[in-house]
Amino acid sequence: MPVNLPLYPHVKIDTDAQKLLVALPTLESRLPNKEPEIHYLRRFLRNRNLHLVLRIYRQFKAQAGSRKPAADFAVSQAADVYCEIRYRIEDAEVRELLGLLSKPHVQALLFCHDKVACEDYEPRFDPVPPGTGEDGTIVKIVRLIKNNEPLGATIYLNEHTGCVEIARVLHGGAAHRSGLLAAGDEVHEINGESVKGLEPDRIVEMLSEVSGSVTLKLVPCMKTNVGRKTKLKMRCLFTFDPDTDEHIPCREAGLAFKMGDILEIVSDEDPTWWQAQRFPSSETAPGPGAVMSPAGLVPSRHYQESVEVMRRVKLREAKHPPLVCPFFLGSISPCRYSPKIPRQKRLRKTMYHIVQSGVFSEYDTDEIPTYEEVELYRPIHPLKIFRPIIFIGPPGVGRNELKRRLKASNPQHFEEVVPYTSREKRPHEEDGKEYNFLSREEMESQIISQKFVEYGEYKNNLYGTSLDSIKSVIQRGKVCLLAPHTQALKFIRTPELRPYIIFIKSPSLDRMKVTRTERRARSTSGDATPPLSVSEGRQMSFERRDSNLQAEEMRDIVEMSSKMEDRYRHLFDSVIINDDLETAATELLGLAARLEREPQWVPVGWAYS
Ligand SMILES: Nc1ncnc2c1ncn2[C@@H]1O[C@H](COP(=O)(O)OP(=O)(O)OP(=O)(O)O)[C@@H](O)[C@H]1O
Repeated sequence: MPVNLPLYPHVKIDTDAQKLLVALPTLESRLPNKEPEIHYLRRFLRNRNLHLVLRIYRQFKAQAGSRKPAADFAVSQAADVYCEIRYRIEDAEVRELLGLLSKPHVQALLFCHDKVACEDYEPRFDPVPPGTGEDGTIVKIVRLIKNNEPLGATIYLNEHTGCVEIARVLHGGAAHRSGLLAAGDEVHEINGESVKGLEPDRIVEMLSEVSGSVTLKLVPCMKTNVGRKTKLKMRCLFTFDPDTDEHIPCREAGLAFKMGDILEIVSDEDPTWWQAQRFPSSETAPGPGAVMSPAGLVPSRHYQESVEVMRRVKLREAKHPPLVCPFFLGSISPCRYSPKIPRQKRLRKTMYHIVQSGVFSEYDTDEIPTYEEVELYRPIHPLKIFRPIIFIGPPGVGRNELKRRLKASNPQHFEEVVPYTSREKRPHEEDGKEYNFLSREEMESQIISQKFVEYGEYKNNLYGTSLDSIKSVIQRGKVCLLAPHTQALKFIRTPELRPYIIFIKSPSLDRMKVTRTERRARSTSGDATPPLSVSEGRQMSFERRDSNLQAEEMRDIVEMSSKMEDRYRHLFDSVIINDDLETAATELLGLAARLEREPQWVPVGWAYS
């Protein structure tokens, strides 16, 4: 069958590559996994660079006889010259030569020159042994060059056949790049030594001991269905360290990551251990030349869920061990004992304890955070649709202070949401400015129809933030700023709003005391506390805070900050530690600016909704 090569205007098509291309269809029937392999070969043989290399090779060969190198020690000669002239720097030509000789590219060129002159070409292969086993089985002889990097494959003992097999080939590793090993291949010999009857650990040891050329005798796996390969991008919602996981099949092959890192899952064939590569930084989305980490093993979603369930069960048992009843000698289920719920030392009177009082709600308590599928979102300025910035943190940590400062940096661009209330309008107030005023009945009916992302009651009046108000700010081309209660996140963290969530974290208690005392930070508890955390700035002129933040309150803030971070960290896009106020505000302004120009990872479905 004639195969038309694509036209490369300046490259002469190599005739041998052309012949191989034409012969490809005859190979098709002999390959076990034909479609991808033929496709790969066809692309390889049509590659423009291959034709260029072959052309250079032919020209080099044709002229090799006439071009003998004058010497094969250019590197040492250059070093001698350098030492000889290095003190004569008053001469401009000498300075130029010194500059040239110290350039890494020139040194590398001289090094290559010597290698070619000495005909020192790596690797040197021994003759290839025959391609069939003693009993006539087809075997494949694979030769790889192993440097310092591991082979990039894991093995296991197939208990049915008693053979050691390749369990998985790690994406991007040496074995994968060679394209010669496949999961399911039986390993029979390593460098001519039979591995029959050896434990997998011993084989791993043998492989780690060899360096340079490694010859493997394998019985190839004939399975055509090699399983599903994926290219899913996932944000890690937990931290993983292969060194502390006792079940990982090969510790060295594990890929460590921390919460917030972005992984590309390159294979999810194995239900327990996926293969993944890590993007260089989770803060910024990858540029065109992003260098990914080599692929490694990471827990699959299912595996991680089971590990977490077990961990929680153990934790619960440690806290409330099953009681042994002396009469029945049986264990009594801990469920029958309701553990005492510790009460908060001091009841904050801020409004946003909402209906289900307490900072931690049912939200996400049953869900086990593992991975979240993400995609790249590029801000589009002509549309003037900006992601709302959401400030989460324990009351009193400084969310509103930072929000205020961000707004003040560009009041035309950033906008807060006007909250709703059922209380009477005061004479100096204007509807829609400080609050949107509604009757209690109207507000209750809107609450029932889920129009509010958060709401609460204070001194017999309802207060709330409506979803429509947030949308209206976004639609007017402004960056919406909001400091809601964590419970509101379930209504806000949607593809429609695409919020960017910043956790305002407390510094250490010592730093809290220093910074808050210095600035005479005001208390957020007490009778004079304004009812809404929303639009705090607006209320300051109408409501009064009459006491400085007390040491006990600071301790509460620090404790709550750490609990909130533990519980909700997986929902935060960024964390700002509100230690020195100026530093935290500068960090916030920088973040807000980057948000409008740099691509970001967002949950899948958000980017184009
Ligand atoms: N880094 C900081 N250093 C010193 N004082 C700060 C800092 N951040 C905030 N403050 C002060 O702490 C007090 C509480 O801050 P803020 O009102 O912003 O807290 P909040 O998290 O919004 O809590 P709430 O919703 O209860 O008002 C304010 O007086 C504020 O000026």
